[in-house]
Amino acid sequence: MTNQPKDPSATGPDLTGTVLSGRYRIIQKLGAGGMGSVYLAEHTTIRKKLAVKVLSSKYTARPDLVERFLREARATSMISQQNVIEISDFGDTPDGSVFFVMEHLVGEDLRTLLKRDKRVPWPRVRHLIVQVCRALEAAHAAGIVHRDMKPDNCFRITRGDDPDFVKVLDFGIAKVQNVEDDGKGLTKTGMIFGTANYMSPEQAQGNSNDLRVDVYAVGIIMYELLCGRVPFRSKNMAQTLAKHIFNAPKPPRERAPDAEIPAEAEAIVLKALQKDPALRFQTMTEMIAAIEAVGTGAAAVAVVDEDIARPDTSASMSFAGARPPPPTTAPPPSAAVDEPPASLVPLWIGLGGLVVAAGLGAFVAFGGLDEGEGEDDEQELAAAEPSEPPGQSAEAAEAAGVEEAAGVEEVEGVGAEPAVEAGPAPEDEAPEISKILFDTNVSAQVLGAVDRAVYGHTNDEAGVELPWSDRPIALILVAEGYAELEIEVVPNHETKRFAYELARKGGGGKKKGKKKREGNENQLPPQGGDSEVKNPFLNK
Ligand SMILES: Nc1ncnc2c1ncn2[C@@H]1O[C@H](COP(=O)(O)OP(=O)(O)OP(=O)(O)O)[C@@H](O)[C@H]1O
Repeated sequence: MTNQPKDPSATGPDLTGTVLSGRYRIIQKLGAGGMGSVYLAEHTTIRKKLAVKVLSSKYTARPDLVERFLREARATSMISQQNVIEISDFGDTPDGSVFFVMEHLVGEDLRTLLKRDKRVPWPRVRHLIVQVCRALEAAHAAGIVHRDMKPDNCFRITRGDDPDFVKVLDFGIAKVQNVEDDGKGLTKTGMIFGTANYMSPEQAQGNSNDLRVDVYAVGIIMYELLCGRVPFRSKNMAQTLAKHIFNAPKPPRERAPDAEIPAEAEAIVLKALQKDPALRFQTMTEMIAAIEAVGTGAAAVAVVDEDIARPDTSASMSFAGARPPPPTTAPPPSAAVDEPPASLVPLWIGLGGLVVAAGLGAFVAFGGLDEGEGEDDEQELAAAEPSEPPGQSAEAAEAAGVEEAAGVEEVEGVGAEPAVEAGPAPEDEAPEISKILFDTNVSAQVLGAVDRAVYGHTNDEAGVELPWSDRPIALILVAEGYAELEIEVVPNHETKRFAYELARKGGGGKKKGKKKREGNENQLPPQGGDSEVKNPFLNK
């Protein structure tokens, strides 16, 4: 995403023209995320342009969400480093919401760069990634683990002669050591947070984690920049997470043989992606040193060929037979996190009853079914575009008597959803799967709005499985030649059927489902089916 004004009709009243705290004049909306909107503002006295992030008014009645929103500001402002977005102030809006003020960035995030350039040559990757590492080095020194590093959270701006100056942002689910456990219910053991494509094996299992999750995520970002795609992607989040746990990444130079990736750079990526955190770089300082040493004649960093326990997929799946996770025995470096806090972006994973509650066994059931490097297909897609579902794993899972998993990251309701307990939650407390049947005028992929993970296809008789929820989940319907359609569904019935009409491209670009609340021009008449037919936007 570039930070050009977009989505002017996003959630919440438009504050354009308002003066916040008597000094921040709101000029225009720049965009909207899961928690609220970001505006361009000007300081009325010094006339400096700033960005103001305002919590969506629909969350202001929730003290826990207000707290989480402000935590992003607090955590970020604790880090003083030029590659970290600068937060300068916070306050209340006239309508009772909260906001924080940050430097205004003019540029684009690395997701946008990847979408346009597909992949990035090593010298440029080196320059970008070293800055990302420096930002995280400073965060870690302040006792903060980011935990949600991905290209979307790395902005490139022009500073001086450098068109690739990096700013790291979105510390929304950062862990602030010794500050988080405030007795207000923000900290819960065993929750899983982050974005599946960038999630370390220990995060994926809801285990204790520390700054080395950021090392892993930066390794994935490096891989993606160099190769044009992430090492592990899959039909659904459970499978993706399983691959992080069990599958070895295909080495970058095999993945992109013509990308002229130095062997030493490849070794850095593979070391950052070691399953065992003890085998990764232990600090960002170490990782920076290795990156800077590439091309100097220094030896490549050592990568250990890990003996990754894999499940026996020939037998029927049994959680009891699941092998233990990769060892995470090394003493955690500083900025350790023993208990992940409740997140702005909790990850939901469902399996029949619930994958996460069942623990590792569920991941074994899925990830273990894919042999090799974790390929779903060999098709090289544009960066960040998920592959077509392979079918193989799901079929094998079915054959093994295991229901297919589905995963969803919260978008609209971030933080408002009860996060799934990864460990001790008894199975009878686990949310169930809701099956969504989509009827559309053209077959379309159903993607998660946050990371574009593929959940399935419309017009598929089997439907798309989502974790049961009483709150809306944001999805995007994507079909070639048609404008992407953002929708929200509330998967709180065993089976639900929705009908949409996608508009041909050229007829107004990307549609926002949210706009359809009144006069839903995209929604076809009800199609019938084995459950009630509802406008998902009326479920809010
Ligand atoms: N400091 C900033 N300067 C300029 N534009 C910004 C700044 N921060 C955010 N934006 C713009 O505002 C949009 C919304 O940002 P926000 O952080 O709310 O969303 P997000 O990161 O997409 O979502 P989420 O909060 O769910 O992770 C971004 O896409 C970006 O274009």
